[in-house]
Amino acid sequence: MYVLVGYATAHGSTRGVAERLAAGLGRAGLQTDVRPLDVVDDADAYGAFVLGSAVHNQSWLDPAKEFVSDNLELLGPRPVWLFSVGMPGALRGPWKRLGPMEAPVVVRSLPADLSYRDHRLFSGVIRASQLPLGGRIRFRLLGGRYGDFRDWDAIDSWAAEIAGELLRT
Ligand SMILES: Cc1cc2nc3c(=O)[nH]c(=O)nc-3n(C[C@H](O)[C@H](O)[C@H](O)COP(=O)(O)O)c2cc1C
Repeated sequence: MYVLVGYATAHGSTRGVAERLAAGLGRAGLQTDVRPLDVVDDADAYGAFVLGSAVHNQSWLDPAKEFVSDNLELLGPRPVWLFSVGMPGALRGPWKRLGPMEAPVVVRSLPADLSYRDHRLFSGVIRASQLPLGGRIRFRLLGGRYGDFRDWDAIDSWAAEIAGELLRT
């Protein structure tokens, strides 16, 4: 079965997460393609989907939202996993607990009738140069730190879970 690991990124860190997930699925014996979602026009070729996006303003980027909306019918009967790449790992102190609260908010920005097996919110990379001035001020007020917060162990173990489910079916 071919698995599409599809992503939307603004600054590249989500592509890194997608490539790592695909590598994990590949190690388990699955065939994968890693592709940006705005170039996928042959979704029918895939038997399973791991779809993700960078999070901006608590929502997926447009190319990822459009892919899901345009392919809802096709995705329906096929196994789908969702991942979001945001900045929960960048928060500190009392703001840290806001991180996990974001995951359900992000999913609510997707079509309500999208069925999926699991959704994970991973931490990505956050740099001052990526944020407008207002965003940098808000980020500092939330006790944010800049850096690369990708948790490769968590990403690898989720890939192994997905592979386990797909290989059982
Ligand atoms: C304009 C902007 C808005 C963002 N808004 C959010 C947000 O609402 N929630 C969040 O968790 N992360 C937010 N982030 C952080 C990004 O999701 C994070 O840096 C992620 O790693 C970006 O992925 P990318 O490198 O693939 O673009 C924002 C980043 C930018 C640049």
